Amino acid sequence: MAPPLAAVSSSSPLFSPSSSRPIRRCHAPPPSISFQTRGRSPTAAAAAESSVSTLLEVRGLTASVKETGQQILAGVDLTIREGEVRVGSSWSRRLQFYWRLVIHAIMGKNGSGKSTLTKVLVGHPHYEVTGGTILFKGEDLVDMEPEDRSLAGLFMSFQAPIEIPGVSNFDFLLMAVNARRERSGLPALGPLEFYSVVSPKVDALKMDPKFLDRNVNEGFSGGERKRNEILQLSVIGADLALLDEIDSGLDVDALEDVANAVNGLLTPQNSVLMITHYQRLLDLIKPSYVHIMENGKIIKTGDSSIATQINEGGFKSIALV
Ligand SMILES: Nc1ncnc2c1ncn2[C@@H]1O[C@H](COP(=O)(O)OP(=O)(O)OP(=O)(O)O)[C@@H](O)[C@H]1O
Repeated sequence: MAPPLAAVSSSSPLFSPSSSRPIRRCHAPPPSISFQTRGRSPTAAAAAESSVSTLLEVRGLTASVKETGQQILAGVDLTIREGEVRVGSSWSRRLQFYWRLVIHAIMGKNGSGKSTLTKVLVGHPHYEVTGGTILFKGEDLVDMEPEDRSLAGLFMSFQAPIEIPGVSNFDFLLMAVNARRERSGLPALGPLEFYSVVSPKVDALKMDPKFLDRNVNEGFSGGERKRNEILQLSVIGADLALLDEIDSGLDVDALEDVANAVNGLLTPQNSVLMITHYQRLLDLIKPSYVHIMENGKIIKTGDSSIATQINEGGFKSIALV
């Protein structure tokens, strides 16, 4: 069986699930970005900032429904970078580098193309890319198989997670983790070893461990499915997680548990793109950028104040339900 649309990140989570966003914390620079603080001017620091890797670069993306040829995406442009370096100075006037974790949100009215965009990014077979480019960590995604996109570090949580009869959650997660380890040249984890990995994640999401023995999503309630999606993300990891309406079907407590888990997974090297209609999720997972989608295009990008304007009815053309 192909691994799920997810992949293990090489970087381990730096934050506890209880951390809040947005956040400016001082981190050691990741190994991919090396620069010295001593004797460097803010200009040099700015140059270092520009070397921060781009995770996803989408340019002029058009896509249609394969079966009918109906165009859904009409020229999407979107850039998602890793955590951004910010420079400040301490009381001792030493330069300090801060990492701002980066979270993107897409909002827009029903049918504007938000879910289709995420499905096209992970290579859903119902859609055909008819133009434009998608680069993920510099690699062209368009001709890549869905499982290779997953192994490259892309994860998608579905709006309506599917059941996999006959496959237990535990086996599914173990298989996905080992697929990634194999790709990285690491030995496969055995069930006992893996249990010690998965168990704290189940606890953090306040899930009953019995869910590990149940078949993937079979008989799960809507909210349990959503929690299970985030369990997959937290066990398998991702460089970029695409979260499609993870808030739908969740009660207030579940939403908080899920948001804490997502916040706890963020590092300076990864990012989240979440689709939502609701302010309550944005209050818990605070986006650095909000993109407004309309008629298959991103028509506006700004900070989280855009979301507030939408929710207060500031954008007449966006009619959120
Ligand atoms: N496989 C498909 N076959 C036919 N039409 C499709 C298909 N996939 C998407 N569409 C249409 O494309 C448009 C965009 O759908 P999409 O699910 O991306 O919207 P959305 O912005 O995520 O909406 P919502 O907020 O309601 O979830 C809709 O009109 C939808 O009916």
